[in-house]
Amino acid sequence: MHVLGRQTSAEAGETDAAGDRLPTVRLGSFLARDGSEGAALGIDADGPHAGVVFGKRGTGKSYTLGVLAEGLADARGVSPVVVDPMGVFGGLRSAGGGVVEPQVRPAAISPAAWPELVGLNPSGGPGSLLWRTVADATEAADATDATDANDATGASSVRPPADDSSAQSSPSPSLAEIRDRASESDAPPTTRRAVANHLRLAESWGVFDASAPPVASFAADGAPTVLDLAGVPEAAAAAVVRAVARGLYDACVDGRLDRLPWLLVDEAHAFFDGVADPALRTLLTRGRAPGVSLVCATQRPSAVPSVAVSQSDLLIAHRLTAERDVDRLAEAEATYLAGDLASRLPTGTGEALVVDDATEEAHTVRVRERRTPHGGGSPRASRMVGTAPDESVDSQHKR
Ligand SMILES: Nc1ncnc2c1ncn2[C@@H]1O[C@H](COP(=O)(O)OP(=O)(O)OP(=O)(O)O)[C@@H](O)[C@H]1O
Repeated sequence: MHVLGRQTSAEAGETDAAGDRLPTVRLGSFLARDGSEGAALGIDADGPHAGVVFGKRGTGKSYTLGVLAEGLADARGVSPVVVDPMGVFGGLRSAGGGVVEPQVRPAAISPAAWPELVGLNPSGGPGSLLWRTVADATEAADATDATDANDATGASSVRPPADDSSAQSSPSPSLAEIRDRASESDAPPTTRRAVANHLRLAESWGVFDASAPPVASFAADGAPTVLDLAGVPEAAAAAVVRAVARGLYDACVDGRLDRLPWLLVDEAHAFFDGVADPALRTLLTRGRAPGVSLVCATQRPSAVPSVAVSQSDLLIAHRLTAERDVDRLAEAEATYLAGDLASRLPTGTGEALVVDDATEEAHTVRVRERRTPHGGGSPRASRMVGTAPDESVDSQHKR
């Protein structure tokens, strides 16, 4: 099998020192110009990667992301975590996966990001009160935890104030505690009320819980974890993605994971425009060193930053037509190939052009069929129950 992302001939031998097959995800087959299928094609899962999956609506992006998640679930030493904004990955349950309505600790979002998260200007009165209050409440929760630990051990320790990088598994204040603290501040009553109202809004999203399990638990075993964000407000979903991306990164940096996590983000354009953006950029630019992979799927390549393309060593492009989206491919072109990638984009559903940074080659492929059910796809009147001519209500009336 040809393996994308695997560079050396020793690696291409596909076994490690112990003679075991290197972890590989089966993607599909080469597709010849006459439409015939050729040799099998896989993606390397032995090392960490950054990738993008592009394609206009209905061309198979989510399906391809599901193929990756299935393959990763089968591969040794890795753990897929899927961000599912449309609720289409529930079928991964049959690959042993768990679908969770994700909850994260308030302290998993840094104090500086809280004003933007709830729609407050960080330099305005309410924004800066919220920023300060989250910082103080997080520090107090940390200090309480340290005192409890010291009481138990007799040792003394001083912890730095929590930010995104230290807060994934440390104690967190609840939103109610942050709200109470803000109401007790000496800020003007209108400022305090504004903060309380915005925190109530954040509470209503249902994604914050001071005792939520650490993010690392999503990648504790090889079964896919699907973070079901269908129906979750945009800002809340962005908070979850930020906390999860950062949490997986920190867990890898600290050596707390037994597997290399792969974060697969569907509808990724939605997350590069809000509080999740810095965490996703961290994974793109620095994620591979500690071992985190990120794959972003989007129907709007022009709405993801160019760093998503320039940092990716794997590009899978289904059909694209909008000029600005096709232009994103040109950025990859400069790096990989003389020749016009856009003119090589296949047109069939499930067909894609893949560009492999490791070998600097582009191939046309047919993505394999999924073995677990796919929840996406465009609704078709002709596929609705009861609309076959002999079953439809109309035809029964006419009988
Ligand atoms: N590799 C494939 N093999 C077989 N069928 C496929 C393949 N890829 C896609 N399909 C079919 O195409 C439909 C649309 O695919 P998918 O839901 O992934 O589209 P999408 O590009 O993610 O669209 P949207 O932007 O609307 O989410 C799927 O429901 C499936 O029936």
